[in-house]
Order: sequence, then structure tokens, then C-alpha cells
Amino acid sequence: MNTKDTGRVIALGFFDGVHTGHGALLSLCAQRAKELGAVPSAFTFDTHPSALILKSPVPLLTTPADRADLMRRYYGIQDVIIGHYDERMMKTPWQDFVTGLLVGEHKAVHLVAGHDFHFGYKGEGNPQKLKALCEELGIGCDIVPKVEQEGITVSSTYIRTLIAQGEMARAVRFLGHPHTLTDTVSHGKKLGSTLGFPTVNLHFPSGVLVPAHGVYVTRVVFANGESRPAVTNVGVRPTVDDGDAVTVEGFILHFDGDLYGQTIRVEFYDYLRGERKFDTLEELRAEVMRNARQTEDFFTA
Ligand SMILES: Cc1cc2nc3c(=O)[nH]c(=O)nc-3n(C[C@H](O)[C@H](O)[C@H](O)COP(=O)(O)O)c2cc1C
Ligand SMILES: Nc1ncnc2c1ncn2[C@@H]1O[C@H](COP(=O)(O)OP(=O)(O)O)[C@@H](O)[C@H]1O
Repeated sequence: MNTKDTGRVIALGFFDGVHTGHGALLSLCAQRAKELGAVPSAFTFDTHPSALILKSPVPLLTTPADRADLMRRYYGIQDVIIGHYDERMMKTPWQDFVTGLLVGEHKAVHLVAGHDFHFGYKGEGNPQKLKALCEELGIGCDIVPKVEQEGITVSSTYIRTLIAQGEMARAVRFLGHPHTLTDTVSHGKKLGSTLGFPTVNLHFPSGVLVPAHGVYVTRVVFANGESRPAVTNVGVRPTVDDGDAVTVEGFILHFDGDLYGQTIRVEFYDYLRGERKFDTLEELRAEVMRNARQTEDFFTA
């Protein structure tokens, strides 16, 4: 993308989940970019800073690729810069982050940050200091107030708790869009087809939060943009497996075709039930068919 002449408006944050709070920043970023004839952009990191600073990785709602894709699709952010978070980045003073990286390297003409945005070495940068520095540099800066919904401050931390507890519909409201996992379809045990419900097998990459084990109303979106309702199990499949490997398996409704090796997006909308150990495969099959009807109803209601 040629940003040499136009420059970028850059929204700053980690943006895990790309929730409605992030949305306030990203919408304003897109608006300012339009006014200035600049490229709407966002800056995120490949690794969550807390993974390095606290040495305890936070399980994330999104991979960097899903974050970038959500920002593009829902908020028109054309350019997502995924910075590498390492020791060097951690030790970068906040002024250098702004002057050297954002303005120098990425041609920022305007910055947008949240009310509690702390950044740079030891988190010494904050919204007030950012605003003052931008004035000095002669570039624009917006600080966006916090977003509340249903009396709660929207945050990635809160949404992670919801998803870990199976409160998917509530999480979706706070996200402002379905919870998302993009992955390549892999081979399973080939039981699904014989049981009458073939499934696409996916995985949560390491470092990504696994939702509460159970069955979910989902939609599968194919690479060509077409989509179908699907009923998806997340868990260890106690009926057919005795290991503890977590799988994500979707039975796509009204679909027949080979998807192995394809990259698909699974969108999670609602939680139907917990994962169970069935006495017979026939009981499992009957329950999956009931869940398929519930999924159908969800999208036709
Ligand atoms: C909607 C849905 C619900 C499921 N629920 C359960 C469950 O409650 N307990 C369980 O052990 N397995 C459950 N499964 C997993 C099935 O056991 C698994 O999909 C089937 O054995 C096919 O496995 P395969 O893809 O490796 O061939 C579910 C699968 C789907 C698609
Ligand atoms: N309706 C469908 N839902 C999911 N996968 C389907 C569907 N129809 C065909 N498939 C294909 O069948 C494969 C799954 O068959 P299955 O017997 O469950 O094997 P596996 O154990 O590899 O999941 C999928 O990867 C996909 O290519």
C-alpha cells in the first residue's frame, strides 16, 4: 500500500477480540482517516505484552490474523500492523515508540488511543503524555473514553471469562460480532460420516482461549465467502476418546463436500449444552441431530 503521500491514522492497542470498546477507537480511526485522506490503520502485537512482562501468558480471544481480519471486516481498517513484541520492544521508551516507530516508520499523521492506554518501557506512556507529544509533533490525537454496556465496562478480560464459562451469547453482545476461530480443516477418526454427521475438525492454537467444553450454535464461513449454519462441539469427546486432547468439530448443515486442507472460519453464536459421555453412539447421534435442529431454529427464528 502506498502511504508515502497520504500517511496513516493509527489506532493503538492490543485489540484482543476486537470488542465494542475497541470498536469505538476503530470507528473513530476510520472516520479520521476519511477526513484526512489517510489510510485507516491499527497497531497490534504478535504476542501479548503480559506474556513477556508477567511470564504468565493470558489465553487470548484471537490470533493476530483473526484480530486483523475482524478489524478489516467490521471497521474498515485497511492496514493492520502486527509488531513483534520482544525484549527490545519492551524496553522501548514510549516517546521512541511514537516518534520512531509510529510517526517515523509507519507515517502516522494522527493517532487514536483509549482512555487507559499505557505503553512503552515500564508503561510510562499514557494518554495525557501522548496527547502532549502529538501536539509537539504537529499530528492529531484522539483519546476515546471507556465504553460501557449493560452497566459493565467492556473489556477483553471480561469477555474471556464469559467464553470460558460458556456464556457465549453474552460474549457475542460485548464483542459486537460472533466469537471467531479461523483454522485449516484436519483429518479426524472418520467416525462422523458413518454416524450420519460428518464433521470438520479444527484446533485452537496454543495461547488461544478454549471456550467451555460443550456444543455451540455456529456458522462456518468458507474461503469464497459463502457460509452455512453448523453445530459445533468443543471438548475431549468422552464417548469416543479417553485422552484429553481438545478438538473443535463442526457438523455443517445442508452441506456435502470435501473440506480437508481448506481454511475456514467458525463463528460462535450461542451455547446449547455441556459435553457428555453417552452410553451408545446411537444416543450421541440422536442428540447431535436434536442440536442440529436447534441450530437451524436459531438462524431461522
Ligand atoms: C454437535 C456435536 C455434538 C457432540 N457432542 C458430543 C458429546 O456430548 N460427547 C462426546 O463424547 N462427543 C460429542 N461429539 C463428538 C463426536 O463424538 C464426534 O464428532 C464423532 O465421534 C466423530 O468423530 P470424528 O470426526 O473424529 O470422526 C459431538 C460432535 C458434534 C458435531
Ligand atoms: N456437512 C458436513 N459437515 C462437515 N464436514 C463435512 C460435511 N460434508 C462433508 N464433509 C467432509 O467430511 C469430512 C468429515 O468426515 P468425518 O467422517 O467426520 O471425518 P473426520 O474424522 O476426518 O472429521 C470433513 O472434513 C469434510 O471434508
